[in-house]
Amino acid sequence: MYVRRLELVDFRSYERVGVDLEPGANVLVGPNGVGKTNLVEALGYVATLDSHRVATDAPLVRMGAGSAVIRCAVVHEGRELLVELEIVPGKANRARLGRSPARRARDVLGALRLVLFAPEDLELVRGDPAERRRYLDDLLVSRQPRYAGVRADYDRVVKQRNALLRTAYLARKTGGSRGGDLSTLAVWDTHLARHGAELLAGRLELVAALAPHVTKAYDAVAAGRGAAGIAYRPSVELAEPTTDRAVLAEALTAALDESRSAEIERGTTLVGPHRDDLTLTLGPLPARGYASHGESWSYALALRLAGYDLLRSDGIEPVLVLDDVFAELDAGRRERLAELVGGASQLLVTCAVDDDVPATLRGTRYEVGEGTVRRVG
Ligand SMILES: Nc1ncnc2c1ncn2[C@@H]1O[C@H](COP(=O)(O)OP(=O)(O)OP(=O)(O)O)[C@@H](O)[C@H]1O
Repeated sequence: MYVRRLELVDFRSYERVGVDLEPGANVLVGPNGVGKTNLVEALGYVATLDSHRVATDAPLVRMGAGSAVIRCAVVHEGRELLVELEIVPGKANRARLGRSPARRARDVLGALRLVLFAPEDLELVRGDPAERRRYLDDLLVSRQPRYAGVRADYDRVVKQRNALLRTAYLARKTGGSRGGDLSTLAVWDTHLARHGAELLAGRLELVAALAPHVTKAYDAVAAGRGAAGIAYRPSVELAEPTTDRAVLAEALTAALDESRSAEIERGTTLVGPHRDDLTLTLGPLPARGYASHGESWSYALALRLAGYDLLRSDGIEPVLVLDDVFAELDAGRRERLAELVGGASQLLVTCAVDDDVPATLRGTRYEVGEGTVRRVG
């Protein structure tokens, strides 16, 4: 798979820009702050409907504009598909796939499979569980796009259930007669157990498949210095490891029953996949709180490369993006990384200085200036 063309209108710093890309290595070069990351962020958005840098859409729209458009032509198995997204902050995104409007923006997920590594990924190791859940869910959807629907259903249930618990909590706090009406809570418990079990099973299956790739990728990036391991840590207790949806739904139901009074007390849903985490270890120690800066950085890179490897082992050839990566690495690590990613069907590299990128990866070269992209190689 590769992106043949990318066009942006009012996205970040770009009023209007278009760039033709090539299969193989593409290097985007330019001084700090000219808009290199903005270009790859747009592609990341098409792949995940999320930015790797900000949690809301408003900063993605050029200052002063009302909406942004990302358009890209993706070539997969010899066929080209046009994907278009219009981002209107505060409203649902509008999307087109080929010539037709998509029913929902999430219908474009799967059209572009992309793995993006950026300096912000250090948060995968050092940040909150939400970062690691997002990492897992993005990869899950990239492997099996139907999980976008599962995730949306689950999120909706948690939101509704939280609203109910919150109303009851506030009613009780302000001296309401019986602490709010929780008569429909049981219905939401059933929905939560069903959708939660599906999401939980998907993540557990994903982590089982991903774990050996993480160990291998860390070993390659860090040249054999320490063994990286990952494990999924659910917020519900499981008697034994399973991905059986019915068993997981039962475990969720039991956990909801058990935490009922605590949930009413606190006015929020305390169990379910939205409270889970991914444990990362380096040798016998947890990576979070123990790994050095260099180790954390290598770990984050290994997590992305493992996802890339896993997709390839599934027969999917994703686009690989390395944003501002090579400047962080010494010569030996640069060469090792170049060897690992050299075979990508399409690789997009951003850098401020050409010399940071190993010679083997200097394919097509683009100079990025303020609001412009010029192909020079
Ligand atoms: N919504 C927006 N409207 C206008 N300009 C924006 C918007 N969002 C970001 N910018 C501008 O885009 C620029 C940052 O672009 P980007 O992060 O792509 O830089 P870069 O070339 O990757 O830089 P570096 O090499 O430092 O990582 C900044 O100058 C910022 O002010």
